[in-house]
Amino acid sequence: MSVPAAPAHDVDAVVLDIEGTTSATGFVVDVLYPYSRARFAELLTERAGEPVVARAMAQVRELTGEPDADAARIEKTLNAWLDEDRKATPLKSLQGVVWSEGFARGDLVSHFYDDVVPRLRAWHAAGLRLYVYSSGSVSAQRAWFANSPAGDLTPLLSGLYDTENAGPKQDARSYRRIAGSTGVPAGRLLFLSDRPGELDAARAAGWHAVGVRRPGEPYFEQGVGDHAQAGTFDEITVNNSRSTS
Ligand SMILES: CSCCC(=O)C(=O)COP(=O)(O)O
Ligand SMILES: [Mg+2]
Repeated sequence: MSVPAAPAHDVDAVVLDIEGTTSATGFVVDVLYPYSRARFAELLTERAGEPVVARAMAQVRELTGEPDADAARIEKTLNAWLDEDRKATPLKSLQGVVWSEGFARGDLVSHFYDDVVPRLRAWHAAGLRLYVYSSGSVSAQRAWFANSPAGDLTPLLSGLYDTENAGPKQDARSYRRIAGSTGVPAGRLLFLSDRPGELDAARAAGWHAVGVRRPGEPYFEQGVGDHAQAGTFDEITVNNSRSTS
């Protein structure tokens, strides 16, 4: 299917997906996933009393319909979800605990495609607000942006959204919730993502949407349906006619 090139977008804010959009899925799957897999057993046994861990364990039991699942059973479920890259909220919450500690310890440094950081800085300097909306938990997102090879990028960000505070990424209601939370009208928000289902949901909520198609990413061959598309952030033209900066 032929898809249109990305037109110029007159918006107040850009909302970023991470995996497949700002950053390589291969890095997440090859570096971050093994890091969390190796630490789940200890987290679920030694720290089950911590509120975030207890809540995630309860969510796993509910999602699987296994009210009596013990730590070993929950670990098995988490690892199966990892194998299929399932974006389950409790998996993402627990990964957020493990990864944010790994970043703080210096074990991990995040990954961004070369075009991303210069473009984020340029958009921010031009008066655009930048937000993240990822399946990765808010604490994982914060650690990801704080520990980039280019240094701490969190000062560029105005807010972080995940499936816990906004809802599922393929549901238009989540995008309406984010618009309400940011105070930016839907028609002044641009969402960048690699997944057509997410772009569909953003568009259904009245947002601008551009599919980011990077060679080697899982959705590269499938494409982004009839959405405008870009191979890098340099191909995305954003201007903010309302900016005073
Ligand atoms: C720092 S978040 C790590 C990536 C991750 O776990 C994830 O699920 C990202 O999914 P996305 O919605 O950004 O495609
Ligand atoms: Mg993605």
